[in-house]
This record gives sequence, C-alpha cells and structure tokens, in this order.
Amino acid sequence: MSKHAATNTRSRPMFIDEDQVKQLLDWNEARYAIEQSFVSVSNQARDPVARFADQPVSSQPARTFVQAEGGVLLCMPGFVGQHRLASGSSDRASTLACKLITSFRKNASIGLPSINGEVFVFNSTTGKLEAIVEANHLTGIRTATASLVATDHLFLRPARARTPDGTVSIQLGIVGCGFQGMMHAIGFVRTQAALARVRVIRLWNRTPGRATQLKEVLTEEAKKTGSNYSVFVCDTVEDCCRDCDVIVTATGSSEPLVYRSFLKPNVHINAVGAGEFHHAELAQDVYDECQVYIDHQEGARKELATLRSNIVGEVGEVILRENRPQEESLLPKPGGISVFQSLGMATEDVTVGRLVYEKYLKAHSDQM
Ligand SMILES: NC(=O)C1=CN([C@@H]2O[C@H](COP(=O)(O)OP(=O)(O)OC[C@H]3O[C@@H](n4cnc5c(N)ncnc54)[C@H](O)[C@@H]3O)[C@@H](O)[C@H]2O)C=CC1
Ligand SMILES: O=C(O)C1=NCCCC1
Repeated sequence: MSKHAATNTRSRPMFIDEDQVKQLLDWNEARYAIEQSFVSVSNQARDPVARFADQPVSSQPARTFVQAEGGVLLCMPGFVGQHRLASGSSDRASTLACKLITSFRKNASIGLPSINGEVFVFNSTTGKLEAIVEANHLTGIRTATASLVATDHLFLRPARARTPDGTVSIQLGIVGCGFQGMMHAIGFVRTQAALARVRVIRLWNRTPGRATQLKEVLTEEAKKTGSNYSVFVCDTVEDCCRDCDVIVTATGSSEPLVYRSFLKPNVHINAVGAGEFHHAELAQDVYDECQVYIDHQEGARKELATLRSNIVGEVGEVILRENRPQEESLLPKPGGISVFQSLGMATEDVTVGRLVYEKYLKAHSDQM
C-alpha cells in the first residue's frame, strides 16, 4: 500500500460516562454554552448582511424520529461554528456533533430512565469521531439550562432591571416531578446567585409519591446550598401554579394540564414536556393570551405546526438584540404571560457536549 494511502488506525474515541459527566458539568458553565447555542441558531437565521461577525453560527436540520415498538429514536445532528467555550474567554471553537437519543415511556416501570442517549463529538476539521458522551444527565442539565436561559432573558432580567437593588425572588411551580422536573428545580436552586432567589417551590405530579420524593431531594439541596426556600407538594395542578412567577411543565401528558385561570397575570412558563405533540400541556386559553418564544424556527415549523398562538421568535434573537438599541426589542410585553416552548435542539447538545469533552481533556491532560 502507498505510504500516502489514507488509514483509519487512530485510537478509539474517548468514552465519557454518566458519572464523569455529572462531575464535569457545572450549571453556570452550561448556561453559557446554551446561550452560545441559542445565539448561534438565531445569528445563522439572519440575513447574511445582518449577521454578527463576533457571534457564533450554526447548522442543524430538523431532527428525525424513528418509531420503534416501545418508543422513538431521535437523530439530532448539528454544527456550531466559532463558539466561545467559556464566558469571558476569547478562545473560539467549532464543533460538529450528533446526539442519538431514545424516548421509551414505559421504562419507568422497570426502573430505567425514559430518555437514554449519547452525544457523538467529531473533530470539525477531519470529521473523525473523538468522543462519545453519555447523554442522560447531559440532556437533563441542557434542557433545564435552556429553560433557565429563556427565563432569565425573557422574564428575570427585565424584572431585575425594575428593582432598585437589581435582585428578584420567585415562587417556582414544577408540574411533573420526573427527571426533567427534578433537574429544572435543582437548576433554579443552583443558579440563584446569578438569576433569582427562590423563596417557594410548589410541586405537582400525577403520582403524588414522586412529588414527595422530589421534596426530599430539594430539602437536602437547600442544606447543601445554604438556601432558604419552602417546598410544598400540591394535590392539584391549579394549586401548584397558584401565585407562581415561574412554572415548568415537564410531563408526558397529551392533555392540557395548565389553564389560564390557574395563573397570575404576570408569569413565565417553560413548557418542556412532549406528549403526542409538543404543546399539549398548556390549554388553548393560555396560548390565546400569551407570547410564545421558541428555541429554533426550523424545528418549530415541523414540530409546532398545529400550535395556534402568537409565536414572537427565537430566544437567541432576543439575546442578540439585547443592548443593541438600533434593533427593535423582542422582549415580552411587561405584565403578561410568556411561554418558552422548549423543543430541544441539536446545537444545545453540540455546545454542552463540547464543554464536557474539553473539561474531560483538561482533567486528564496528565494521562494523554
Ligand atoms: N424539550 C426538551 O428539550 C426535552 C423534553 N423532554 C420531555 O420532557 C418530558 C419529561 O421527561 P422526563 O422527565 O425525562 O421523563 P420521566 O419519565 O422522568 O417523567 C415523566 C413525567 O411525566 C409525568 N406524566 C406522564 N404522563 C402523564 C400524564 N398523562 N399526565 C400527567 N403527567 C404525566 C410523569 O408522572 C412524570 O412526572 C417528556 O415529555 C420528554 O419527552 C425530555 C428531554 C428534553
Ligand atoms: O431534545 C431532546 O433531547 C429531546 N426532546 C424531546 C424528547 C426526547 C429528547
């Protein structure tokens, strides 16, 4: 064989397991990675002449779904170009990755997570697979962080700007206390210093025992983080939502759970769960009144095609327009209902997968 023939003898890709992901992934670093992901999608969607050269760009098709007997396999490929790996750093990277993830609803009855997956991180110059990152915990953190970022930019920043000391405190409602519900509650608690003090957490789950379990987790979390919030397990969704400033819905329900009459006039909702379709958890009377924000237009065209509401735009576009007075703000009208309709997108897994991989390389640099 010619000595110039291409070979494929490189060592195996790194495998970064669930425990390592848990050790490596930090909420505030993930928040920055998710902001980069949001911004990359909206910067890319702009007219080329209006794109910001100092902001990342991206490429991601709408994801594909393969229906199997017990559930569904999602294929989520994406590329983020010229993203910053850490806040305040001038270092930029480009990342190509693909998440393969399954959602098998009945797994809970046999003690397995319903969502299982991996992120495959490729070298963006050569296309070689470099790392496989377990994506259960990663999906939990990145999905909750997407809600944190949306809540911050759509609701908390404007609220903080209206207070004399620039701080706010919230009452948080969690409708659905499965894995995502838990990760969202923990995410809000762990990022209090940057976003908002959490003074009350109200929990509802179809099976009340799960809400009680989450209450125990959050009570431990309060001790660990030195937080001072009260946690209530609620008998009804209405009771859970009552007086809440921020609500997370993270269930597999295909029927509406949250109605307009349950809500304060000024509330932000992160609608995360996907039943048969992705906007089942909120009743039409909520959608009739609220302003909806999405993670990406391309995905929404396919997965929110039947949603009847006022879709204002992408969260990334809201972020891009912040502090740019020459651009019309996309912020929600103050005093109303805003909804982040979270589909989940590949670029989130791209930037968060890369963050985990970089941190893994740094932690193991003496062994390389
Ligand atoms: N937007 C995004 O990026 C992502 C969305 N998801 C979605 O979030 C939801 C929750 O996922 P996980 O917490 O991982 O699942 P999980 O299996 O840990 O929890 C499911 C939760 O849904 C509740 N539930 C199921 N059917 C219900 C019904 N008919 N009425 C009321 N509650 C019901 C369960 O009681 C449980 O609290 C799922 O719909 C999943 O597809 C998951 C990952 C990412
Ligand atoms: O974005 C994701 O990851 C998921 N979204 C919907 C449900 C499965 C996982």
